[in-house]
Amino acid sequence: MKTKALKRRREMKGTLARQLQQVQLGQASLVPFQLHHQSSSSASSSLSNPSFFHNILGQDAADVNLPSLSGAGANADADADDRDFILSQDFFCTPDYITPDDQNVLNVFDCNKENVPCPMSPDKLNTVKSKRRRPDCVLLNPLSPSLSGRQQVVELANDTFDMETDEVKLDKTSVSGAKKIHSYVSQSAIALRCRVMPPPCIKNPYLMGALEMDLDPFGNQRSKCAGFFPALTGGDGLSRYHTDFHEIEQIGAGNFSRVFKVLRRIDGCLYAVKHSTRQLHQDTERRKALMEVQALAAVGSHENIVGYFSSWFENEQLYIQMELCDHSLSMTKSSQLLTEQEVLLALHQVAKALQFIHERGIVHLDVKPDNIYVKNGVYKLGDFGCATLTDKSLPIEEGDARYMPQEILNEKYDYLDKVDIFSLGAAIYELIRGSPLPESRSQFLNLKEGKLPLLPGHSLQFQNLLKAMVDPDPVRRPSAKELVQNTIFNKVLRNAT
Ligand SMILES: Nc1ncnc2c1ncn2[C@@H]1O[C@H](COP(=O)(O)OP(=O)(O)OP(=O)(O)O)[C@@H](O)[C@H]1O
Ligand SMILES: [Mg+2]
Repeated sequence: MKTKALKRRREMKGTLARQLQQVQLGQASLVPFQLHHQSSSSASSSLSNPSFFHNILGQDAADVNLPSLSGAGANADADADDRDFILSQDFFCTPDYITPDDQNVLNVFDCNKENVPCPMSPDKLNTVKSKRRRPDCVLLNPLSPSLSGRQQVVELANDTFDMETDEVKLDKTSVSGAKKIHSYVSQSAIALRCRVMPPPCIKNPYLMGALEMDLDPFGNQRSKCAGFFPALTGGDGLSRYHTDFHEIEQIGAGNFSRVFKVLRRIDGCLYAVKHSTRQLHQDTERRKALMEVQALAAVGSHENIVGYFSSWFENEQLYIQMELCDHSLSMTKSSQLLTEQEVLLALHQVAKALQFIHERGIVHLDVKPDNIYVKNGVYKLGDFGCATLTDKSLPIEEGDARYMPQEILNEKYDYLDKVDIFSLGAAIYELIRGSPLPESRSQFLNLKEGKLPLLPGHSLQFQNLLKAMVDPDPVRRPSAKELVQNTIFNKVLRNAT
């Protein structure tokens, strides 16, 4: 009798361990359902007992981060099913986001399909779909430097996972009170998300003095569910943006996007989050928008390039979480004139950023003061929305025409890296003048022809360098590497150290 019980206990322990392993590998949380399916009274009573996992695993619940159930003990019978489900989600910490973290290998378009309402089917009313990543159509990052030769978007077809077969059928009783399920993000999952509180909004104590604002650490929990924003998400009510971030203020706006200063709840650090203003309904629009994050991710980390953290689709808008900078150079333009030394520092640092990306076969194609940010006196190149590959294997869409050389406007794409040099020259010329580039057509054309009016009070060496950068012949323009090595920066670099 004793041996039998021991054997049974070992079997259950083994089963659970396997199930735990599966779930941790990213599969759906089946544990409570499957356990529940063992309709024996012993199983269900075990489930309502907090020591069940403890016993079966033969280790302390705390060791595996089991959430405490002590508070739930009082009405254990009443909501045992519900709580068991929540237990599994809490336990495995599986946030019900629409977009997973690994942006490089997962097809974000298909992930978005999880938002698509499910056709109603009478025999599915009592089912809960387990959410799994759908690795059909894996999109390789075409801008990744690790891809050699002609870069291509490779789509790996096709379905190794079938959402339909992923269903876990539940007894009617186990979903008592549950509403009809209309989407892949089940109602119970939303309810669950509401119960699993977002992390508090706290200051990061390791960032001394970095965050001056006053925060009410639990302010966002008053709503009981900071991530539940039906009006904002328009779909299932799950907002990764609002769950993970506390929006502080808008800090910028471009032609297609708005940028916000945000506090990430979990780490208490400030970031910039940029999101498209329009909903991207078409697959082609989304692919195009994705180029920006793919470029940022492929470029990697560099002191003079705005840091990239993560990105996701939400409500058919692309969100990009970036390093927060103080401001862009366009904002300082009207307020204060930059000195030649400051402009040279900016030129040197952006040239270093360009050297870095050009060496990786990537070109920016939208270098201008608006897209050069400053953080603690360090200049950083941002807005990779037009970035493409030097080898012309990706679509080419140039940025702001005012900063573009004539050859790209004539669709000559042989020296794309030199387009960035021209744009940087034009941007620096604008900064040193302290006023926007000439709007009139003749002056506009003068710049494209490399004719720069004299800049009184500035060194000849500096003016010659600018002239070379905006040379109408791309071959005669210096490369980013040559720029970086120019002796003109010696003095400014000495002063900087
Ligand atoms: N990481 C950041 N930190 C601080 N400010 C930022 C950041 N990213 C963007 N901004 C601000 O937001 C503005 C718009 O951002 P961005 O240029 O990326 O948007 P866009 O829609 O691509 O613009 P564009 O009109 O150039 O196409 C920037 O000019 C800058 O002022
Ligand atoms: Mg921009």
